[in-house]
Amino acid sequence: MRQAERAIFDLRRGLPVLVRNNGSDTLVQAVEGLNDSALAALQALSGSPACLVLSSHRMAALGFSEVKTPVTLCLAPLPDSVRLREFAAQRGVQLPPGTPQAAADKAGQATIRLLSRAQLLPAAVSCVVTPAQSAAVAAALASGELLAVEADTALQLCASGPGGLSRVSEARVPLIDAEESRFVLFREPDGIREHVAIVIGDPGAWPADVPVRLHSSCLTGDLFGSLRCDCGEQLRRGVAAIHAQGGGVLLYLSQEGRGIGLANKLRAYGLQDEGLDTIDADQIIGFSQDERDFRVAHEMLEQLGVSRILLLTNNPSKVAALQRAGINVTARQAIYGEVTEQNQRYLTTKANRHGHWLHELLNEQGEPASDGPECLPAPATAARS
Ligand SMILES: Nc1nc2c(ncn2[C@@H]2O[C@H](COP(=O)(O)OP(=O)(O)OP(=O)(O)O)[C@@H](O)[C@H]2O)c(=O)[nH]1
Ligand SMILES: [Zn+2]
Repeated sequence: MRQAERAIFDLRRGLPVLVRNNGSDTLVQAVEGLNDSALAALQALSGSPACLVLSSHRMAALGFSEVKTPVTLCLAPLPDSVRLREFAAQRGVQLPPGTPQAAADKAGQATIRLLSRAQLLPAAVSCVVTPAQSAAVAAALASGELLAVEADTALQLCASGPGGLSRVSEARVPLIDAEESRFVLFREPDGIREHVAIVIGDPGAWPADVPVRLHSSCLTGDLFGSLRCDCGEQLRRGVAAIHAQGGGVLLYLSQEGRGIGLANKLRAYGLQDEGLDTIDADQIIGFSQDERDFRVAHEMLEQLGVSRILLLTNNPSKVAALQRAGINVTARQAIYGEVTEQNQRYLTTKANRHGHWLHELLNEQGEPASDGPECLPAPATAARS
């Protein structure tokens, strides 16, 4: 496993990684940050021409919506690194007619997973190592210059979800809206991401249905009050609402940009400024409409001993994800920010395309939106306590 985790760091540094699958070796490198000399070096070391591996979402953005898995494209002649980046993430680009396309093999699939986990653009160049170059590749591995990872191991790392979160440290942190608060920090086993549970009030005196909010990080909104979204207000109102209801937990999840990371979120903002909505913009750069995995939230709640909750959210996927994991979500309560000229389109897209319960907030009659708890039917699969 550690090799897969190290591979994530090498890819982020712009280094190649060797992906092994059933005796076949492929050198891969992120398209993000790639330059022409690195591309030439990769091809020279492998002894074969580079192909481009793209995610299914990027393929959909390029007009191939039937594609459901990562794809390997062998472009001839191979474009330079600038053009490769355009194929990876630019709007309005078309693949040359007749470009051969093949479902990416396990090595390609593993590469796309590693890149997504690394919060890089999900696009890579890949070169199969020829027998003539295997000694040179072995030497690069032996010297520690190059790292090898098994495709299966990489796929497992990314598919198994976090698992085994460790509770690392905690402290009392009085907040302006909830003076009796503790910050409890959890670290994922690969050491890459950390999440914080803000434990509000005295757990011994919490309501039976513990008020809980899962809040995905949004640097722009939470910290700087960006007007492009509603996150900052939801965060502060979430803390205040939990405090007002007798205490509970706010999970501050390291899932910037719905899991695509800040670099990609800023790329997506650029595309939104050109007229795309938040979902289409993410697809242009190769991502699904929501890359978050809420299993981490379930694990934090479990470690905090919380199993029966009132969830503060407008997002049906959060309710479903927790229920699937076995948390008893007995009710959900709306949590709104202000609708502004700048965030109205974003909120409307969330309501219309992502299915968020925001229609009441966005109604045109100007009726005040209700914010009391609303009971949820018991899911068939979740055990009720
Ligand atoms: N990719 C992308 N992410 C965005 C954009 N605007 C906001 N975000 C992210 O969206 C996430 C919103 O998180 P939450 O408020 O917890 O989630 P939500 O899905 O809106 O659900 P509720 O707020 O619980 O109703 C944060 O990670 C933000 O960084 C955007 O335009 N593109
Ligand atoms: Zn935001």
